[in-house]
Amino acid sequence: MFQQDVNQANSLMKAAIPLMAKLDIPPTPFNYGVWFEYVSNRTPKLNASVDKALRKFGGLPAFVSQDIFNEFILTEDFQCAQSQGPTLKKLTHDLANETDQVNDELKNFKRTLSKATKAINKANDVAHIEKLTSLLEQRTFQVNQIVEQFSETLIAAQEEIDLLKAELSDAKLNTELDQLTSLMNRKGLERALFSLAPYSEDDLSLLFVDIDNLKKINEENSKAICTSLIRYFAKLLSSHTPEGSHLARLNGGQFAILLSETELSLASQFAENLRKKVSVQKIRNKNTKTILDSVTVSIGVATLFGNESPSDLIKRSEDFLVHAKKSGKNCVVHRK
Ligand SMILES: Nc1nc2c(ncn2[C@@H]2O[C@H](COP(=O)(O)OP(=O)(O)OP(=O)(O)O)[C@@H](O)[C@H]2O)c(=O)[nH]1
Repeated sequence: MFQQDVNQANSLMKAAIPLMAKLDIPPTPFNYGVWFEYVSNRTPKLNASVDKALRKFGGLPAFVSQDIFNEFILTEDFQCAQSQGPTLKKLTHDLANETDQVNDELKNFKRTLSKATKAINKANDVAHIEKLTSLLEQRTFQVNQIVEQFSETLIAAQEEIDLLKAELSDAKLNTELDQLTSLMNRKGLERALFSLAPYSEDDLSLLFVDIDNLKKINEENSKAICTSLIRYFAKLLSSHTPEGSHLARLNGGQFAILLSETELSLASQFAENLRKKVSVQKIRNKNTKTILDSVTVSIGVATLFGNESPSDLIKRSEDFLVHAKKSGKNCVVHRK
């Protein structure tokens, strides 16, 4: 019965996880609960509430998820416990029961051991002692089997959890990759930025790097050449980006570099060096064997200061890039 519930729960979880990854739902306990229930389709009102939230917010904000969890799952779970529904709460409950049974067995065994010790002390013939020893052996064997069985259950559950975690992480990774360059995309960059921001001490810098005049390059060469150029830039920037930093392609010819432990002056210097290196590159059109007219980049640089939010940092870097474009391109801007 228990194993059957585990299997049903696992298949629901396997349906819920890719959906959560696709909709970019954070893997919080409330969200797991809500999406687990959602894919089971057994609580239409919950599904209607989730669909409504998705339409309204374009996602499932934490406070909505918690409300839905409280409203539908806690009560629903109680009903399910009465009937047939396999829910996570029930699984935890079953696992807890099995733990209690094992504990009871161990307590009984302890009592048996202490009784046997007393009996052995009082026993005055070998046959009696032999009988007690044989009984003890049998009990030890039984308890050993129970413990082994329980530990197998735990190992199986752990393996399944590891598998689900790996699936979730793969699914997340795929939604955070840029298909053209295999760099991170904007979502991946934001995740890195949001995870590093709390630890920064005015030394987390963000560069927005944009290839200049890509439209013209597209028009003067083939689209394929322009796409190759974007890929080439991904490699060029990768080779110049320090280890431990994050590089993403945001769209078209626009990239972002997130440098940790890099203060504004250092980040600006890095950006200026990068700009110079790009401007002296001789990039050849593979088809015509001609050198492309000077390919340059404009860069906006900003460093996370004080309590500034990651979103504000992105906005400042973007603004500085716009400023760099307006200032004639092929330059670095880190203040207005
Ligand atoms: N070939 C190709 N072109 C792309 C790709 N992504 C975006 N583009 C094109 O790149 C051009 C980007 O133009 P913009 O960013 O608007 O402007 P720009 O010409 O680069 O000018 P500035 O950014 O002001 O220097 C557009 O013509 C897009 O169609 C791609 O993957 N491949």
